[in-house]
Amino acid sequence: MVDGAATDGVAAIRPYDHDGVRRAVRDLLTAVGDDPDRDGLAGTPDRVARAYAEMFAGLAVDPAEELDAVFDLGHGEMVLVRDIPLYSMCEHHLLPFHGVAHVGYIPDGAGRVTGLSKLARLVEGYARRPQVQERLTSQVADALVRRLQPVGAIVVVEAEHLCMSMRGVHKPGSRTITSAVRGQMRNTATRAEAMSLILGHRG
Ligand SMILES: Nc1nc2c(ncn2[C@@H]2O[C@H](COP(=O)(O)OP(=O)(O)OP(=O)(O)O)[C@@H](O)[C@H]2O)c(=O)[nH]1
Ligand SMILES: [Zn+2]
Repeated sequence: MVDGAATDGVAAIRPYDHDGVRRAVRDLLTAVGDDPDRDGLAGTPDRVARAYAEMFAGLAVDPAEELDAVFDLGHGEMVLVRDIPLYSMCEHHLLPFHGVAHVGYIPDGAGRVTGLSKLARLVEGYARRPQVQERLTSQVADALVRRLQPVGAIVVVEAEHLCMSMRGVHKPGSRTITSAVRGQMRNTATRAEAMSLILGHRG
């Protein structure tokens, strides 16, 4: 199977198991050498299980369904939402990566657009899974293409990976930038316009 089976639709292969996560966290605390029964850790397994339910909620949904809210505005020009805050979990270390996503598209010939908030919900849905940044970026772009059949789409993600900051290579502040560009957004002038909108606010 190709790496990243969680490409389309619902990615979970079984329902979220709160008790299973709780037990695993208790075992983890024991394995790292702490005492899961000491006062400070007594509620931790349950707390982490609740936190993970939220952080991995994107496994149980098809994020692309967010785009079903479509309006016939007859708007054939670029729509771009910039600086969508993003929190995800690197699937290699189960540590967060966080930053912003910029999502833009040029509607189809009929000018059908989706709700602006749905672009942010789309990012959130794919972010709430064990992820790598490249897959997250292309999943958002491909969902736009599948659901809206836009003339073009662009997704740019900028993120800091805590696995590169707090451990390992120890490079806090380094940011990884990934892009996925589809359809006519690949045209030099159109892509340049999108990038200037994305970068334009920076001094
Ligand atoms: N391409 C890509 N790599 C990632 C992402 N998140 C983490 N990584 C990288 O995944 C790699 C895993 O490398 P390994 O050598 O298997 O693991 P490691 O020994 O913990 O690597 P170091 O982080 O270099 O200490 C590291 O280079 C990480 O920087 C991501 O979203 N995309
Ligand atoms: Zn990592």
